[in-house]
Order: sequence, then structure tokens, then C-alpha cells
Amino acid sequence: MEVPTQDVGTLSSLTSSLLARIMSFSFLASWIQQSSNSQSYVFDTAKLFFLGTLVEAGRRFLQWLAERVRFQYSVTAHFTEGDPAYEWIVMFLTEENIWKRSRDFHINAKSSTRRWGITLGENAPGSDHVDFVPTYELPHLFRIYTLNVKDLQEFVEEARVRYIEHGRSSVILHSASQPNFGPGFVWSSVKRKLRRPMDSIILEEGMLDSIVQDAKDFIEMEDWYIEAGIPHRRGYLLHGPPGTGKTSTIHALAGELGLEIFSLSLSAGFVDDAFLQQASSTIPKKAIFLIEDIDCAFASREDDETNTSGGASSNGFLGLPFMPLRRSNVTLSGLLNVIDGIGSEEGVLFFATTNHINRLDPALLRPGRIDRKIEYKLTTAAQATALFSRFFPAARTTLGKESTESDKAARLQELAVRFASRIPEHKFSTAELQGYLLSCKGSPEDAVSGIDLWVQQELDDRRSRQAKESDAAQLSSTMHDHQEPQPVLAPVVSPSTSQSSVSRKTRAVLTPPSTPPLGAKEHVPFTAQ
Ligand SMILES: Nc1ncnc2c1ncn2[C@@H]1O[C@H](COP(=O)(O)OP(=O)(O)OP(=O)(O)O)[C@@H](O)[C@H]1O
Repeated sequence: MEVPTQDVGTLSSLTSSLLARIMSFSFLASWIQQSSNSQSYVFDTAKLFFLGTLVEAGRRFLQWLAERVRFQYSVTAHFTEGDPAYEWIVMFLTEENIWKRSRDFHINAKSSTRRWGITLGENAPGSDHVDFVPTYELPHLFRIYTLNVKDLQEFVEEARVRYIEHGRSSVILHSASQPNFGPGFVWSSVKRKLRRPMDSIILEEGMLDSIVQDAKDFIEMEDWYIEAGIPHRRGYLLHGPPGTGKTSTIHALAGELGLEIFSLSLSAGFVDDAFLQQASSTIPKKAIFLIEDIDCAFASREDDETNTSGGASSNGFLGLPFMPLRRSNVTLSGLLNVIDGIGSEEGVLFFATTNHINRLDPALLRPGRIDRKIEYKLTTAAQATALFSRFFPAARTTLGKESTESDKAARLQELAVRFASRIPEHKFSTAELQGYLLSCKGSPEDAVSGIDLWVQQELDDRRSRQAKESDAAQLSSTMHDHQEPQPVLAPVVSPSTSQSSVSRKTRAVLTPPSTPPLGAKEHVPFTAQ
């Protein structure tokens, strides 16, 4: 098929004028113009092809050159939220006032999680109550001009050092508080807590000093560990009743030694073996890895007893054996793998807390995993005295107006001893006594005069709670003792009799459930006396 030459000429002249106008490539325009004069279509096509090839080759060359220059003279680093290094950089940039240039914010009620240092104007009203958080759905890009790749290393190190310096007055607490969104997004919540003074922890004589000294020695002996070929890690298990100061000790220790805490609870629904593995692998050197309520990964003794109360061969639903219940998605082997692996992150102090040491598997407690087991007990008289004195320091307590400073101190000491003498030893946790003292509204005399009544009420409450629990346990074991369908237990309480006067064990009428379970034999109701 022949193409009319006039059309080619028109096309050529159009192209040439366009090129001339847009790109001012006048020499190209005249070249194309010339070719239209020669009226050789083949020659025109060859020229255009050559021109295209030239432009594309030029474009690729420039791209390659830009890539070379970028490779040679620039470094790209990614900091991902959830990784501790992200926090270092955020704080560094905050101190450098980088975020002030933001024009796009999330407004959060002040949460003290991260500080972005943004205020919209000096003394702007309301800025005490909200955080202006620059939006960070998209990556934030910033440039550092340097010819030396080592500068990146120095930049990160400086950010880390500043971060630690900044945190001296507080303890930085990372926790895994939400489901895992992807790699690196483990330690999603960061909080700063004011450092807790060591002397605010009231334990038995010498106990706290021994823990602090042990941890200090461990940190200082890094070289020894390396030479001896032992992983530089140390495991502590703090065990004892709730409210006796286990968590408080760890926070005070972290403040004293300038360590960050990475804390998670095994009972959180989203924590499983994989999550635990990922979380532990992102803990930096010289930090505390804290697992609270570590017994959650183990079947509780009560659960075991309940489940196997019909004997080892007892059958559960549809004849299947009862399985011990755990309150965590973490398995024992997953947990042990993680604890053994903590050694790879040198200088990590591993702390675990539990209220039920007897539920823990001996494999967990062996040295190398748990090196020190520290028992926390309910309060002694000495602890109660010390707690009272901390609550009512002479400098901030008013007694009678006429009393001198030394009289006041002596009187407070006397009240502290009287207070402690009214409290039975090893019956109350420090948290419980703290709760009582808080209710005394700063009056030491009221605290002493009201303590007898408080102790009595607490003990009565406990007795009635225990009675209810033992009733429930007895009912549950009765149900399991009978393989046949169990009747419902209905206590007989005469309207005139108060509940506490009913004999809990014997007076009960047992009636069958309205519809017997599938396969149950007919059951005759009976009365137990
Ligand atoms: N020995 C203690 N010295 C000072 N304060 C204490 C002590 N024990 C408990 N408290 C106070 O009681 C509260 C709870 O303490 P903490 O959380 O440390 O107890 P815990 O033993 O870790 O409890 P749980 O086993 O329930 O986690 C805190 O406010 C803390 O100040």
C-alpha cells in the first residue's frame, strides 16, 4: 500500500513544528524537514527509528548515571515503628524540632506515650491536654547530606545515647499491647513512667539490695561471660502473692540501672509462640525482658485436678480424655525456646513474675533459664512500720500545732509501731495496707485508730469468700465424682435463717435437671442431710 507523499510531508512538517515549538530542537526540525523534501518514506522511517533509539539510549544512560550517583553518594535507611530504634530516631528528630514543619496531624488526648514536641503557638490554650501527632501512615522522609556511610551509624548511635540520657528521669516501658500487624510491629506501645525511688520499695531486710547488686554484677561481668563461653543473660523469677511488690521492684531496678523494660503478658489473646519469638528477638542489648504471670502458659493444678478428678483414665465429652487447660496460646516448648534464645541478645535481664510457682514446669526453673528465684511474702511488722512512715513523713505531716519537729518525729514513730502491732503478720499484702492508708486522708492518728476495725472486716470478708469458693469447689468435685447425670444443688435456707447460719456442708436438697443429658439413666431424686 502506498502512502501519499503529501501526507508524509504534512506529518513531517507538523512533527517538526511541534518539536521546534515545544523543545526548541530546531536542528532536528530542519533535519526532518529536509527528509520530507527528499520524499523518501523509507529513509524517513529509518531516521525516525534512529532518532527514537538515540533518545531511549540517552534516557537509559541518564537513568544508569543517576543510579550510580545515588548508590555512590546516598544511603537509604528504614526505621520501622515497633522497633526500638524507631523510638530513638523519633526522639532525636523531636529534639531537632523536625515535626514542627508538619502540616498534617492526628490529635490525641495526652497519653504520654511519645512526645512529638509540637505546640501550635506559644502558650496555646489546650495544648496541655492534647498531643499533636504528625500523621505517619506514609513513611516520613528526611535527608542527611554526607559522603561517608559511617555517618549513618554515628547518627543512630547518637540518637540512641540521647534517648537513654533523656530517659534518665523516667523508665521507658515497651509493651506488646495489640495484635501483631506485621514484621517489626511488636512493641507497639511505649510509655514513660517516672522513676520509682528504690527506697519506696519496702521489702524484707537486705532483699532489695541483693537483687540490685546481683543485676549490677551481671551487667558489669559481660567480658567474663564471653570468655567463659556462657550466654550473657540472667533469669530471675519473682514469685509470691499479688500486691507484694514484684512488678514495682522491676520498675525501680530498671530506673536505678537505666534499663528499658520490654513487657508482655502470656495471657493476652494475641500472644502465641510465633509472637513471643518475634517479640524476644527484637529486644536490644542491656534491657529487661519481663514476662508477667508466666504461669499462664501452664495448666493450673486446680484445672488438672478438676479435669482428671475421675482418675487418669477418666473420660470427658464423648469419651475423649480431659485435656489440661491453659490460659495462654503459648506452649511450654515455645516458651523454653524463647528463654533459651534470649542469650543471643547479649546483656538481657530476663524477669518473670508469678503468683503460683507450684504451677511452673521444673524445666523452666532450671539454672540457665531461671538463675534466681526470689520469694515475695505478705507483710511483716517491720514492713508495715516502714510503710506507715513513708506515708506520713514528718516533713509533710501535721499533728498538734504545738509539737516541735523532734516531738513530731518521735510521735510518728510511735504511731507507726502501734499501727504495725495491730496487723497480724503475713496476712496482708503491702498493696492492701497501702489501700487502707490511702483511705485515711493523711491523718496518722485516724490510721491507727481505724486499723483494728479494718483488719477485722478484711478477715471476715476473706472467710466468707473462702467459704463460697470451697462450696463451689465441692459442688464441682461432686459433679465429677458421678459419671452419671448430676443433679442440681439447691441449698435449703429457711426464710427466717440468715445465710451465714446455714451449715454449708450438709443441708442441701439435690434435684435432677429437668432434661437428663443424652444417654443418661433415669435418676431418682434424693435428699442429703
Ligand atoms: N513491697 C512493696 N513496697 C512498696 N509498695 C508496694 C509493695 N508491694 C506492693 N506495693 C504497692 O502495691 C501496688 C501493687 O504492687 P505490685 O504491682 O508491685 O505488686 P505485684 O506483686 O507485682 O502484684 P501482682 O502479682 O498482682 O502483679 C503498687 O502500687 C505498689 O506501690
